[in-house]
Amino acid sequence: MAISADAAIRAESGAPVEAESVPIAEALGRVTAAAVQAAQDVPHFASSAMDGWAVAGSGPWVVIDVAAPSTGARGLRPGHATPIVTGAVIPPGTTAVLRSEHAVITSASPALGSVSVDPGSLAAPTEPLRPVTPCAATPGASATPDESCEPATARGHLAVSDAAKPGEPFTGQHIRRAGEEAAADETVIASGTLLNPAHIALAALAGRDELSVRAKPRVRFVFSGDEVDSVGVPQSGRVRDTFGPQLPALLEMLGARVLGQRRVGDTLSGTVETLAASIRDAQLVITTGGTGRSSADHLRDALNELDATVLFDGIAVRPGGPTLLARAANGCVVACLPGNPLAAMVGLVITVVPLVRGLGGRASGDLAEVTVGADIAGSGPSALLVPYSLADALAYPSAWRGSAMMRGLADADGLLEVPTGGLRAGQRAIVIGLPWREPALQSQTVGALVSNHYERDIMKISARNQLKGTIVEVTKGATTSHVRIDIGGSIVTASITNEAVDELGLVVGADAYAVVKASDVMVAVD
Ligand SMILES: Nc1nc2c(c(=O)[nH]1)N[C@H]1C(S)=C(S)[C@@H](COP(=O)(O)OP(=O)(O)OC[C@H]3O[C@@H](n4cnc5c(N)ncnc54)[C@H](O)[C@@H]3O)O[C@H]1N2
Ligand code: MOO
Repeated sequence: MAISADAAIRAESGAPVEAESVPIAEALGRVTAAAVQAAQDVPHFASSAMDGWAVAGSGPWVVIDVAAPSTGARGLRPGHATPIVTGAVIPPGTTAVLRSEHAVITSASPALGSVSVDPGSLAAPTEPLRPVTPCAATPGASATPDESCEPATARGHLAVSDAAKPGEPFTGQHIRRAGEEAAADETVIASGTLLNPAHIALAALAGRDELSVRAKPRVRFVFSGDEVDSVGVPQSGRVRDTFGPQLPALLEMLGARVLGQRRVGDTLSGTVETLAASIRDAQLVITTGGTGRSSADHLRDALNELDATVLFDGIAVRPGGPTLLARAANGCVVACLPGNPLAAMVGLVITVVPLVRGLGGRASGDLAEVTVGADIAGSGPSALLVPYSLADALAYPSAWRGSAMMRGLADADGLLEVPTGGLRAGQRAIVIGLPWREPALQSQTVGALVSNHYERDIMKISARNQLKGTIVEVTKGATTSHVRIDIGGSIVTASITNEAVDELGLVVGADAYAVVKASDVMVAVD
């Protein structure tokens, strides 16, 4: 019983998963064959999220050096603080981290220098530094800061500066808790995940060196045709091979492992022999040419001799109609593409691409809709799949759409489905994505986003080249406004967009900065 091409592709994609273990550095783009668990808590120790001070309880604090073994301190007691850097282990007893910008050292012993202190916290004390006076009593006897004397381990006094927000440092502030991202043995990457760079980083965070991934589908090629030349400029009657130089690389790009390619002349015995040798160790054999029924085409007879089961023989689409799918007796799938270059590529996009993606555990591909920019005639009993390009968000068919042509596909955004009745301009139509084509360009590039948004924010806070003044005139044009700013009696005029004027709320009388950006400054003399 005949089954649909879709059902056949789905069924053959569902072959049992073969898995292999690969180092994480080689796992990008692979699909996990098993869930990935954290080897231990992530993060596995509590650490500081800021450079500053680990503190216990509320301030002011006595600064001690928990890192120095001579102090005998194993951690912080209430009222103690110790310097800490981003990522360092939180000492026992710590209740919060006070970031260096929000701290001030109010007194210091000469030994404070042996403690690694952010110079920023010494820069703006609220009062002059007082020297620390060690107590004569047992070191560490006093748990709370004392106005008159300190434990011998004391290095100084620390307080919250005026820069801090009310309530700082609150309990747990700037502490990355152990296990806050994942507990030991928790699944962090699901089975069947297409691994992106962030997944690889996550696997490293989770303490993994190797990952179990789906084995790449093993693919071989059989290119047919007596008339095909591999190199050079062909004579009349001969053609230059368009498949050998790109199909293996394309299949690798799709996540397959290409075992090799063979060429075969137009004989039955040669076709049987070459196919038999190819299906032996491959999961998928892709053939080109010989799908016709002329005396030079031996594909069907060869498949028959090899006891292969034909799953579908032809698709009601042009070009690519003669595409055929079979399963050899050993389970190897044989995808037969027509010899015409564009026909083969269309057949590949609609059958081999979903098949290989399925075998590799990936989603089958992109189908979308576009609006057509021109009338397109249909053709007979088959739908057409035509290379198209987008212009002003409308799809236009390529002029080079003949079965043997490549110019259309080379620059195409995808394949446009033209139903048998054709399409009218303005109608919606289905399009198929090309596996080598990036998704259609967004209306604004990432670079433009950075320039429009983030760069302006940085300029707002930059102290350089900013001249403060008062707006004396705003003249709006069709698209651009002229904003005149009085800077100490001199007028500076800026041309900016009307949108920017509205967004910044620029009105006469308001304060504004003229931000000058110039790469060249010329010098002149009278
Ligand atoms: N009487 C009919 N003739 C044809 C029909 C039909 O229905 N009835 N279908 C046409 C369609 S549609 C296609 S597509 C082709 C399919 O042909 P084959 O798969 O048998 O391929 P070949 O005959 O071997 O070659 C066709 C064409 O492609 C050129 N070719 C082959 N290999 C390569 C290569 N590696 N690089 C570049 N070009 C290649 C070959 O020279 C031929 O020109 O049949 C139609 N005929
Ligand atoms: O597959 Mo054929 O044109 O339809 O070249």
